[in-house]
Amino acid sequence: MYELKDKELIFVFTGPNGAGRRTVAQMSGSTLGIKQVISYTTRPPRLSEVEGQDYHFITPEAFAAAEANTEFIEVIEIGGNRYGIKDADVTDQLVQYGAVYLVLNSYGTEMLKKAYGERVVRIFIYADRDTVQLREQERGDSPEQISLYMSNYEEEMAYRDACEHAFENLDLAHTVFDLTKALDENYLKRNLLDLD
Ligand SMILES: Nc1nc2c(ncn2[C@@H]2O[C@H](COP(=O)(O)OP(=O)(O)O)[C@@H](O)[C@H]2O)c(=O)[nH]1
Ligand SMILES: Nc1ncnc2c1ncn2[C@@H]1O[C@H](COP(=O)(O)OP(=O)(O)O)[C@@H](O)[C@H]1O
Repeated sequence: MYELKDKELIFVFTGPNGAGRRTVAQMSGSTLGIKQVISYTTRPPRLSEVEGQDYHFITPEAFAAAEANTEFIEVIEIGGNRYGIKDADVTDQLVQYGAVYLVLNSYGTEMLKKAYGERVVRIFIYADRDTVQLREQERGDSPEQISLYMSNYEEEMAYRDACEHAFENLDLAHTVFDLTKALDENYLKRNLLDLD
C-alpha cells in the first residue's frame, strides 16, 4: 500500500443522506483549495449532475471489470446501484494536491479509515430527521429514494461518535464558516479565516 506523507490528509464527509454533506464539502473545499476524489457509480445521473464532477457514471459492466481488476478500495450497493472509490485516484490526487476530500456513507468512511489510518479525518454532517427529509423532497428525490434514505438515517447517525468532528448543518453559512475554520486551524493552517 502507498505510504502517506506527513502533510497528506484525507477529509471524509459522512452523515445521513440529505444532511448537506456534498454542499458543505464543496463550499469549504473550494475556499481551502482542496480537491474531491470522485466516486464511481452505476446509478444514472440526476438532471443537475455532471459526469466527473458529481460522480463518474459508468455501466455495470465497466464497474464489474474494474472490481475484478481490484481497482476499488471498497464497493457498496445501495438501492440496486453500486458505488466505489479507486485506490489510484486517492493516491494520485494526494501526491498532486496534498489534501483531498470525499463524500461517503459510514461504510465507505470506515473502509477508508482502515486503509489510510490517521491521515483520514472524518467530518460528520447532520440534521434532524424532518429537516433531512424536507431537503430530500426539495432536492427532487423520488418518494422511493427518500424512504430508502430515511430507512438508513439511524444507522448513519450512529456513526457520529466515531468521527473526529461533527457539525449540525442548520444555517448553511454558519456551518461552512465553522467547518472551514476548524479544518484550517487544526490541519491546513492556511490562516484563511482572519476575516469576519
Ligand atoms: N461507501 C461508499 N459510499 C458512497 C460512495 N459514493 C457515494 N457514496 C454514498 O452512497 C450514498 C448513496 O448515494 P446516492 O443515493 O447516489 O445519493 P447522493 O449522496 O446524493 O449521491 C450516499 O450516502 C453517498 O454519499 C462510495 O464510493 N462508497
Ligand atoms: N444548511 C442548509 N439549509 C438548507 N438547505 C440545505 C442546507 N445544506 C444543504 N442544503 C440543501 O439540501 C439538499 C441536500 O444537500 P446535499 O449536499 O445534496 O446532501 P447530502 O450530500 O448529504 O446528501 C440540497 O438540495 C442542498 O442544496
